[in-house]
Amino acid sequence: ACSRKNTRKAALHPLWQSPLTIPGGTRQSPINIQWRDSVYDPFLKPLKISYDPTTCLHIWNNGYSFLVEFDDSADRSTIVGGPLENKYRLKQFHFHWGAINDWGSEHTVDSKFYPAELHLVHWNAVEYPSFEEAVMEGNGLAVIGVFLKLGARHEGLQTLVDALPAVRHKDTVIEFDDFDPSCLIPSCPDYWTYAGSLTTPPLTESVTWIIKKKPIEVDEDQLEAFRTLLFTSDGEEERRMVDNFRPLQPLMNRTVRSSFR
Ligand SMILES: NS(=O)(=O)c1c(F)c(F)c(-n2cc(CC3CCCCC3)nn2)c(F)c1F
Ligand SMILES: [Zn+2]
Repeated sequence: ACSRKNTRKAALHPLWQSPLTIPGGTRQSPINIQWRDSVYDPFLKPLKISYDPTTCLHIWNNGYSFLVEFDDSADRSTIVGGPLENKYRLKQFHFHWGAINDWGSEHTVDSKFYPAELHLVHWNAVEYPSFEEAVMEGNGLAVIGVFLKLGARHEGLQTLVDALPAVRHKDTVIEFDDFDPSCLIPSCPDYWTYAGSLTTPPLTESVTWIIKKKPIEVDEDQLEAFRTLLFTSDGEEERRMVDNFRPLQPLMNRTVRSSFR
């Protein structure tokens, strides 16, 4: 066997032009969730989700994904319970998806990719004064992950899809109001939870992940609509916004807990 020098260098990911691995990272995301290795925790509470649709502000293309941002100046759209010790405020939600339906999600279940994944990002406003500070703390963020699978058209998602042509280019934004993102969360209460990180820069290890076991169904046209977005600004050579998911990260010394048997 050839003896290759151990030239471990942080690979640069084309999407982020920053180190793909965090030096000394012990709780990076995303991960593969091996269903049979997850541990049922009877002390996990049901997750309580209370969103106020009037806190919805705008949709913008930030060059990584499209984000729907919320007014987080008060406890109006919050989650509490589940694995969380505090109440967390909704800041934004966004998606990750692939160029084709065979991949696109960030997390996998038993090494299976879904065509897309929704992330609802919340921050611990009980213990920290702002989102930016919470991003730097071990218990600062809570992200609900929901898998998208190919199936029936999702009426709630369609209002979002109809707005996408207006944010086709990076750094475009449109007003978007009266949207309740709980319509994108499956009613089945089952979830996995583990300690992880942001999957985009600054990749800080500040996220309590809550991954719903049940996916939502969306149809082909809705997934194709995501793929019409661009990473690039108006006037630049067009690059389609696809495959905006981070590679799987090592589980290291972590256990994934399940809220269900
Ligand atoms: N995939 S993920 O892990 O759910 C995920 C997240 F959890 C995030 F918080 C962000 N995030 C990044 C910033 C910039 C801030 C700019 C100021 C300093 C803090 C970061 N805003 N939100 C994000 F982009 C993302 F993809
Ligand atoms: Zn995300």
